[in-house]
Amino acid sequence: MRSGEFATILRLKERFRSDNAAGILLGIGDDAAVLEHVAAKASHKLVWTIDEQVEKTHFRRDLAGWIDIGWRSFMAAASDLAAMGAEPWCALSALSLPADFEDEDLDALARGQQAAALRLGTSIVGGNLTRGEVVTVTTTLLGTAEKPMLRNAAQAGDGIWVAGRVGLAAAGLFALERRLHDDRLDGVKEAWLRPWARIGEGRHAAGRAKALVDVSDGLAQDVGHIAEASGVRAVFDEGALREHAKRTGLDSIGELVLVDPLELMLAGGEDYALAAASEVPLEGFWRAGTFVEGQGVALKRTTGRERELFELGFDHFRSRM
Ligand SMILES: Nc1ncnc2c1ncn2[C@@H]1O[C@H](COP(=O)(O)OP(=O)(O)OP(=O)(O)O)[C@@H](O)[C@H]1O
Ligand SMILES: Cc1ncc(C[n+]2csc(CCOP(=O)(O)O)c2C)c(N)n1
Ligand SMILES: [Mg+2]
Repeated sequence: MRSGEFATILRLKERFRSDNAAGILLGIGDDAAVLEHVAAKASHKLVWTIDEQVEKTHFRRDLAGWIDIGWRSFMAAASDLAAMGAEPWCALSALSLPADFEDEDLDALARGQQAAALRLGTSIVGGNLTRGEVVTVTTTLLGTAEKPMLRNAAQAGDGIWVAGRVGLAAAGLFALERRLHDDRLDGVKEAWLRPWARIGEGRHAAGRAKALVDVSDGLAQDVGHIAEASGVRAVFDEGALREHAKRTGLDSIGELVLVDPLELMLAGGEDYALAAASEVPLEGFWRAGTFVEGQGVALKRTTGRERELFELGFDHFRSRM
């Protein structure tokens, strides 16, 4: 069954209760949401992001449930706030839905979004609905940060520090796409279906680290953004990456899916880990390499040789991973 537009908005209003975030004067139901500007402390800056997830580009309905799709689209958007060292305040959600999209599917999608919002202590205070050929989920998030973390202040000698696991989500997507059924792959499927935005680690890095990004497109590409913006070279340490693969079980998963764990970590996206440039160790982060003088991104092999990493990772307008 498919309700009309206004009945659908009422369903969403029920679902997205906006009593979770402070300073929301008006949530869903009017032409726009109204926020109390003093809810952001005077010492804090506002940080604002938008992220769109498109069916067949970011998800397929035969690979993920609508709850998963709602969850991961919200977490992907929130991860950009984490990457700024910001804390989410409130969100807007715009959906494009095909005419045959069922009410129960919309309920599941909204449940996933709402669960993610709740877990991050934020609320969806409005949005938009339109009919479209495919499902798209667009999420804007407004957040606050005392000291927003940019990409451009890494220096030679800083470590590359990572919060969270990398390479697992790409292995999970690989396993889902190839319909690999093996209990040992449940963890990596979950990593792709239910990522977490690392808000806490981002806030910890803010003020301690020099630069921060989130890893949506693979370690090489996203740490490359810091290198490029800061005018330094990023050198990953093969030993550190292999150690991480061992710790997370990615090394044995790599054998199961016949993909080199190093490739999964450097080129596989959507884990939404954070990567920082920092002179000092950061709590909850592991060291993946070093920024040095120069440019580009490289992998230092255990033999000591450096391999340049060109054009690795996801790019919407190039080929896939
Ligand atoms: N259509 C657009 N109009 C204006 N600015 C844009 C547009 N698309 C991207 N940007 C800006 O370009 C910068 C990089 O955007 P991008 O989407 O690549 O972010 P990212 O964090 O690197 O990737 P991800 O989407 O995986 O989070 C951001 O500052 C973003 O606001
Ligand atoms: C069906 C399907 N095929 C491929 C992928 C892989 N993928 C899509 S977008 C992206 C980078 C992050 O997106 P963005 O850069 O827009 O934030 C990656 C790794 C997927 N998730 N689903
Ligand atoms: Mg980002």
